[in-house]
Amino acid sequence: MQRVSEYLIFSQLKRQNGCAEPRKYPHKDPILGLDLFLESGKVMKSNSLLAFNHRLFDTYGKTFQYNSWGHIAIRTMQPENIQAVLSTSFGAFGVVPLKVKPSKNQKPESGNPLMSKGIFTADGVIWEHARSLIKPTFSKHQITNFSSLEGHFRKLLDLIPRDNSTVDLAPLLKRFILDTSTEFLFGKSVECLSPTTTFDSKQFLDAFDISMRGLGERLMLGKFSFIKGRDQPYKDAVKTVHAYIDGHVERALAEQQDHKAEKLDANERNHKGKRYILLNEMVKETQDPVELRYSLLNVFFPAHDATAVAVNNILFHLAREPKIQARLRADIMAATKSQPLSFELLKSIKYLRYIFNEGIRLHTPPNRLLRICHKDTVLPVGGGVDGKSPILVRKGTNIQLHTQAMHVDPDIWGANDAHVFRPERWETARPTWEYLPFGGGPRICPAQQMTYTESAFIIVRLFQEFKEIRSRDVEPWTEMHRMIVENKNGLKVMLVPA
Ligand code: HEM
Repeated sequence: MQRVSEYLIFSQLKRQNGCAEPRKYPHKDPILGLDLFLESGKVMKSNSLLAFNHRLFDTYGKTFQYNSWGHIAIRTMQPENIQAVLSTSFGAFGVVPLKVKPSKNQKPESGNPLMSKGIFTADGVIWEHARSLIKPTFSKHQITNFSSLEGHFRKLLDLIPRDNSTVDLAPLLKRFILDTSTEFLFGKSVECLSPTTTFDSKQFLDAFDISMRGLGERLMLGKFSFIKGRDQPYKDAVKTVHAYIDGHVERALAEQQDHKAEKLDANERNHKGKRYILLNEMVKETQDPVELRYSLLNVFFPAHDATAVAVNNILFHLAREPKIQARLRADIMAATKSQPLSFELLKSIKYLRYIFNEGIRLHTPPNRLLRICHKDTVLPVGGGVDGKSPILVRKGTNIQLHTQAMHVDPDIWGANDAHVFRPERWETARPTWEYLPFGGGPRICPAQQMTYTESAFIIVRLFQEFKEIRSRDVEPWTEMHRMIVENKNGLKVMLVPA
């Protein structure tokens, strides 16, 4: 009976709003939609999932419906629909749930899923609380700690050859970001760029990669993720990541007991003012080590490498575009000639901003955002033969927002150069909901200012130290998917000292 009344309400809503059916993917397997799932897996393995997604949108429309493991799902790359899901109809959509939090007495060794409830994976009050707790982490005071950035940068510099030999900057930049992010999240940097480090950053980052890839696969498989149950490398990787985070949690809990959490080294107080360390704030709220582990992982997951990936992508293009590089370096040298680096100075170098915008437009690290519909909702476009009528999305529908496809849509960015790295476009481009590398609405990335500041800092400092960065790689940018997308071949370059 309830189903009939729900159906009647749904039909009425559809009529009242002039909704039409979205176009549909022509499945060979209409029961579970396995054909599209398997094809996607195949193209992901051959590093061409992004191009495959673009072809799907070209063929079936910029919003289309498909079958995902027996459930209706929708993909869209249209700004109007993405705006509705992220902002105007925010309350009707939630994040796609990951697995349930394990019970308190389960140990890290149990091979639990990588992440449970936290800012990324929760809705409602848990999300609101996590969001307010994390906010001070990204205040201007926090993100402009240039003396700390400079300290880590000098260690990076020591590892860059000055004899015209080739270096892969990608893993070095990841280590740099790991050093800076562990400092502001845990209050203690892993110092993996340091010559005396005992921390095996390669082993840890590999484990993080495997666990993130495994998490992505499980998200794709949905309730059928149990078929990955025997995946030992994933379990081992999750164990490594959990053990690392748990070490910090144990330390912070012990410090809190000793009433040490509030105390900073006098030297730090003088030079940096009081720092907001996320873990110390979290420990004030709960002493449950499992809850602390998952809350921290939810922030550590984007913090540990997203900025490095963005900078790698930018430098990949700069190393192949000598004219763009020369103009940028000239602007940087002019701006920094008589002034020390500051937040305002980094913001004032316009061409640097254009280059940053263009890098994350062309290679958006999270290429799509995932949501689930909690209440029958009308989206503005995507219905009918021309795709211009509204569509009605049913409660329970999964929806994928393909921001990367939108960022290279020729109808928005120009038929000739939507796929080309051309920073000059930002002299006139003023996109709103057509450009969402950091998402939008209440869940917009809280770290965008910090990401820009750190990226700009690295690029400026590199061009102060080196007069040229030349590519030493003939391969094109080739996608590799984890939870974010990066270049499979790293960043092989030669740097010419200034
Ligand atoms: C180039 C770098 C980055 C990009 C492109 C990026 C992009 C995004 C996007 C698109 C979202 C929205 C996700 C959604 O709506 O489902 C997001 C959320 C988030 N980002 Fe970032 N991010 C970056 C760097 C970072 C860094 C460095 C941190 C932490 C230090 C961070 C922390 C977060 C957090 C905690 C959220 C969840 C916000 C919420 O759900 O309320 N991000 N990010």
